[in-house]
Amino acid sequence: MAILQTRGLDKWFGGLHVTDNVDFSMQPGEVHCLIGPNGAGKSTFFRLVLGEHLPNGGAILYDGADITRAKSYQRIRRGISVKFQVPGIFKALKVRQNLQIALQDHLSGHSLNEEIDRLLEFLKLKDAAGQLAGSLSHGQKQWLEIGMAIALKPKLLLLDEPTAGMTPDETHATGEMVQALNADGVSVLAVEHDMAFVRQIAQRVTVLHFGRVFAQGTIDEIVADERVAAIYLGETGHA
Ligand SMILES: Nc1ncnc2c1ncn2[C@@H]1O[C@H](COP(=O)(O)OP(=O)(O)OP(=O)(O)O)[C@@H](O)[C@H]1O
Repeated sequence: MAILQTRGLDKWFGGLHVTDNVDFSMQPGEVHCLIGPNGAGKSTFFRLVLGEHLPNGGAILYDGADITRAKSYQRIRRGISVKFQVPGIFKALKVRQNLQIALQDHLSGHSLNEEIDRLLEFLKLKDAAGQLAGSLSHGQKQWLEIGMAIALKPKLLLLDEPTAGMTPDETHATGEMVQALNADGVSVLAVEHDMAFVRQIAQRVTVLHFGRVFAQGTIDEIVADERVAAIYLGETGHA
């Protein structure tokens, strides 16, 4: 059974068909990347999965349940988590306190501190634990945000351009984090432009173009597809 599936998903903004009859499927334990030129409808697809937009037609199935009309908080409760591009961390609080906030409804005392330590180590933020989150580098802020998103141990983690603005080293380290999460059983769906990163993490890739599924396959199949290369022609900084 798919961890996430959409059937004939449709979304219109006025006269614009932004999600056009999208059939999408990913298996549990899969890392799947969503790519496509600017305006292809990637963010909208994410927001439909999260329940921030409601579709005009079609269905969204998550882990065997129809969540097409479920509220966002219900989806989160079922194990979907997201890291958006703009970090939603508490800048005026210390790194450790940020993680504490993400965890404290579920853990307390010794186990809370132990889990914070484990996450700090995982996120390469151990030495920055006492720093204000606002003083972290861009890459570190993204990692802290990933920490907030994985604190509640999601089954499906959505990442919106997780490496945007990162150095190559930070990007690679982020890829290793995604691989480690995946080895722990987390399914990951990432919108990403950096093809080296896609190659590092993705088992399967879906290309969106004008709101439609344009191609699907392994990264090697996608890179070898001349039709995919053609839709990126004229764009800079992509693919
Ligand atoms: N809330 C909205 N109202 C109206 N139009 C929207 C809305 N959100 C997105 N759009 C339009 O829908 C189309 C798809 O946008 P979307 O942000 O999903 O694309 P994207 O593939 O994520 O692009 P990018 O790579 O630039 O982030 C664009 O033409 C965009 O202008």
